[in-house]
Amino acid sequence: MRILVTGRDGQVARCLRDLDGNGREIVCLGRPDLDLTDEASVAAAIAKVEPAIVVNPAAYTAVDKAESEAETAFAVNAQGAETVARAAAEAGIPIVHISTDYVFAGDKDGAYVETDETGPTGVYGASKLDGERRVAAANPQAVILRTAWVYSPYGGNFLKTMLRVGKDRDVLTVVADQHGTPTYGPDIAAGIIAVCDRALEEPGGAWPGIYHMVAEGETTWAGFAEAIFAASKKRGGPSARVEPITTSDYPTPARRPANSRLDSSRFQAVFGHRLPDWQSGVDRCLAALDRA
Ligand SMILES: NC(=O)C1=CN([C@@H]2O[C@H](COP(=O)(O)OP(=O)(O)OC[C@H]3O[C@@H](n4cnc5c(N)ncnc54)[C@H](OP(=O)(O)O)[C@@H]3O)[C@@H](O)[C@H]2O)C=CC1
Ligand SMILES: Cc1cn([C@H]2C[C@H](O)[C@@H](COP(=O)(O)OP(=O)(O)O[C@H]3O[C@@H](C)C(=O)[C@@H](O)[C@H]3O)O2)c(=O)[nH]c1=O
Ligand SMILES: [Mg+2]
Repeated sequence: MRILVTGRDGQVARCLRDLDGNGREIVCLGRPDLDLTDEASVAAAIAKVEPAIVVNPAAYTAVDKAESEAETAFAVNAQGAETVARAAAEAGIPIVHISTDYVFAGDKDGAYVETDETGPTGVYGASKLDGERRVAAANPQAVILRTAWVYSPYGGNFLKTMLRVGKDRDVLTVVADQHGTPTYGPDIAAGIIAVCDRALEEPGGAWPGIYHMVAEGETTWAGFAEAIFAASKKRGGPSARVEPITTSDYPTPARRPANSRLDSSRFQAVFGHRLPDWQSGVDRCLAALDRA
C-alpha cells in the first residue's frame, strides 16, 4: 500500500513517515514538489507517486499569525485542501484529511460530537472549517479526522515550548480555563493508518465522513504543562512550577475555544481503533526526545 502524505516535515507527516515499512510505503512530499497552493504540483505529485490513498496533514497552523494572514491561511487550509481532495478524486482514490478542534466555539458543556454545530473563534479555525466542507464536496471518498493539541518529538508544539521555557524559569503561568485533550503524534499516525487500511479494504463502504479522533481523557493547558514537568523531572529533565491563570490573563491575537473536548466514540465504533490516554503520550514523547 503506497500512501502519499502532504508536507514533508510537519509533525503528523514525520510521525507517519516513522511507520514506513511492513508492506506500507509512506511518501511525504512538501514544497516545492507538492505545494497545496499550486494545483499543477499536486496533480503531478499524485501522477508520479501513484498512491492508493492520500493523507493531507499539510496546513497553515500558526493560530495567532493567521489573524493577520487570513488570505494565506485560507489559500492553504481551504482552497489548498480542496485542491488535494479534487486531485485525489480525479485519480479515483480516497483522501484522509486532518482537521481540528478549533472549528468549534467552545461554549458546549460536554465533549463535542461530529454533528454539533461548528463556530470557529478565529481565522485558523474558520479556514480549517472551510477546508472540511470543500474536501467533502470534492471527493466522495473523504474521511475528515478532527484531532487536537498535537505534540510530538518533531516540529514546534506546546510540550517542546514548555521544556524550552522550563529550562530558564522556576515558575510558568499557563491558562487553566481551556479544556481539551493533548494528542500524541505517533498515536494520530496509527489512527490514520487504521483509516487507510479500512478505506482500501472496503471501497464503497460506509466509512466516508467526519470523525473526532483524540487521545482518551481530558485536561487543560495548565494540566498538560504540569504533566509535562512532572514526567520531565522524573527523567532528570527541566521542570518548573505551573501557575494556573485565566485566558484573560494571557491575551493572544486569536481567541481559543474554552472547551475543545472531542468525543471519539464514532471513530472508535467505525474503525475499531482507540487512541491511548493522553498521559501515556507525554512519557513516550519525553522518552523519544531523550533518544534523539
Ligand atoms: N498542531 C496541532 O496542535 C494540531 C493540528 N491539527 C491539524 O493537523 C494537521 C497536522 O498538523 P501538524 O503536523 O502539527 O502541522 P505542522 O505545522 O507541524 O506541519 C504543517 C506542514 O504543512 C506544510 N505546509 C504548509 N503550507 C503548505 C503548502 N502550501 N503546501 C505544502 N505544504 C505546506 C508545512 O511545511 P513548512 O514546514 O515548509 O511550512 C508543514 O510541513 C494540520 O492539518 C492541522 O491543522 C489539528 C489539531 C491540532
Ligand atoms: C506558551 C504558553 C501558552 N499558553 C496558552 C496560550 C494558549 O491559550 C494555550 C496553547 O498555546 P499554543 O499557542 O501553544 O497552542 P495553539 O497554537 O493554540 O494550539 C493549537 O494549534 C492548532 C494548530 C490546533 O489545531 C489546536 O488543536 C491547538 O493544538 O496555552 C500559556 O498560558 N502559557 C504559555 O507559556
Ligand atoms: Mg502555537
